[in-house]
Amino acid sequence: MTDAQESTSPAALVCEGLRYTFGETKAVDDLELSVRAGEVFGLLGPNGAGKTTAIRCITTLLPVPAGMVRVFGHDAAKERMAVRRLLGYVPQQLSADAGLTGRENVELFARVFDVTRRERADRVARVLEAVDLTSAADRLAKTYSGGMVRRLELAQALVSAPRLLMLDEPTIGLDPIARTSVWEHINAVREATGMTVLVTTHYMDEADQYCDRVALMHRGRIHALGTPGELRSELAGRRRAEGEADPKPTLEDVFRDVAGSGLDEQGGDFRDVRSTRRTASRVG
Ligand SMILES: Nc1ncnc2c1ncn2[C@@H]1O[C@H](COP(=O)(O)OP(=O)(O)OP(=O)(O)O)[C@@H](O)[C@H]1O
Repeated sequence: MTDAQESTSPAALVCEGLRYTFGETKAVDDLELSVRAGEVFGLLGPNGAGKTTAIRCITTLLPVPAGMVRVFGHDAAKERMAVRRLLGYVPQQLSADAGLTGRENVELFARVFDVTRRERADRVARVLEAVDLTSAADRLAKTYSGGMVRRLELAQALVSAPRLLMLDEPTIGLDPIARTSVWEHINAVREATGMTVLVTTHYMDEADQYCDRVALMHRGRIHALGTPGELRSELAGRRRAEGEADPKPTLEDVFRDVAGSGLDEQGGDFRDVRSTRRTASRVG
């Protein structure tokens, strides 16, 4: 995308001063975020950073009590249906029904999202193909591996042809091969459709490899934002200025640097991934 196009096309998502509290807990605290149309944007942070709460406000599942959220120019507080029509959402919780086949699961989403009867079978077949589930489409979802379930959930979210796809920890609990496969499918669909992707993850290595830009979130706020390369170079520059000979910081080092000791106090760590949330076991 050229600079001129970027300045004229509306942002896919803008959050200004977004706040959400649960009692005394400021889950989202003055969140400022702008996601460009067509990019893969990573919202990164440890457990409890506020990522899921922010996503729920953006998807209109939670209200926007303070601040503003716009999706392709539509206000999430005032134009909820318009925003929902633009979004695909894969939540952390299981969204596939174990007792239905892959195809039936995707058909269900197609009906919920008003894909016309005439278009439905074709659209369902195309998204199943896009996530490589054609040959398994008529098997019950409870026979799928964890990676296949995640790809099925991706197909469910894609069947309404969203312009903004929101993925809440799409690869949590998957083995490295399944994680790579999920990302390859996300990228292939993104390239084919030009859709925007907002993804949350604890996995810094994935964010570094697959996201165009990332925001590092901690305690409800964004602490750093940029391309993974920019964020790493900026920290390397500072470490060099402090006398380190050949600093090669990772994205996780960047996060530790911006979040400071608060990360350990909170008990959150990027490696502290809850293995109990294994996708495969959620289906059985
Ligand atoms: N339904 C709820 N009731 C009370 N507090 C909540 C609720 N949901 C989230 N919180 C609190 O809000 C804060 C942000 O939680 P949130 O789930 O948004 O973080 P997260 O970054 O998505 O974490 P994770 O990576 O663990 O999913 C946390 O302190 C959490 O305990």
